[in-house]
Amino acid sequence: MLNKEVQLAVEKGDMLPLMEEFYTIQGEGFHTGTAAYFIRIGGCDVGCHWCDVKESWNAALHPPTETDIIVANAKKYADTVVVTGGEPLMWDMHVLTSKLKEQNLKVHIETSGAYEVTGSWDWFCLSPKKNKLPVQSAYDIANELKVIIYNKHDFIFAEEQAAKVNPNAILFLQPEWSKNAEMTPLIVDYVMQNPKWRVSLQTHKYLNIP
Ligand SMILES: C[S@@+](CC[C@H](N)C(=O)[O-])C[C@H]1O[C@@H](n2cnc3c(N)ncnc32)[C@H](O)[C@@H]1O
Ligand SMILES: Nc1nc2[nH]cc(C(=O)O)c2c(=O)[nH]1
Ligand code: SF4
Ligand SMILES: [Mg+2]
Repeated sequence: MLNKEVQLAVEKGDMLPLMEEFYTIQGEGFHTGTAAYFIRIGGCDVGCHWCDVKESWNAALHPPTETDIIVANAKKYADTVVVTGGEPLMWDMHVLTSKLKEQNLKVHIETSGAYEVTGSWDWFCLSPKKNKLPVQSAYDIANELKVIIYNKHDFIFAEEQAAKVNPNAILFLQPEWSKNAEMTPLIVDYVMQNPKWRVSLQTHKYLNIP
């Protein structure tokens, strides 16, 4: 395909900059412990200084890949696909999600919510970031709110975000990995004091799986 054609296909969401895809166990949040096929889309400009996948940020490093190929791979594995990144909502997700659903796959997303919501989602995990707050529609459709705790101020940020999300969203606090030892005890105390919250750990990092 010519460069221009690829560019157009990416704009339409027929192709996406694919960083990696892997079959693993969902490590975080509500669906922790369940098998899922992960699709990691490149590109993110939110700029979290503690991001654990900075290699994803530059979309140009990740080859534009046909959604048909991504879907054909995904359907060989689990019945659930998790679309993550990078920031997947930087791209038009309609084509990918409708093709995944045509194959009767359940489609989950991990997102900062900083961009307009596209695509159709069976589970929407919103992990808001201070640098670039979620759009209203992300708060409205979130099934879970997962706030990363890097320092004490993040508990205040978490409450601000909980006030904005729809009332059915399940609320999680997740320690930032490098501050794990310091923040996890604070999270434990906080959840006991404020039981509307739940603890989320990055369990895949303890299990040594992707
Ligand atoms: C790498 S992000 C990709 C999806 C999207 N950009 C987002 O931030 O939600 C996937 C999840 O990992 C979380 N995360 C990233 N770096 C982390 C870290 N160092 N410690 C704990 N969670 C982290 C994010 O908040 C998000 O919930
Ligand atoms: N096992 C596993 N679970 C995850 N949940 C969210 C992840 C992500 O990076 O979006 C992730 C990940 O990278 N691995
Ligand atoms: S929004 Fe997600 S991918 Fe982007 S920098 Fe933050 S944690 Fe990393
Ligand atoms: Mg991860």
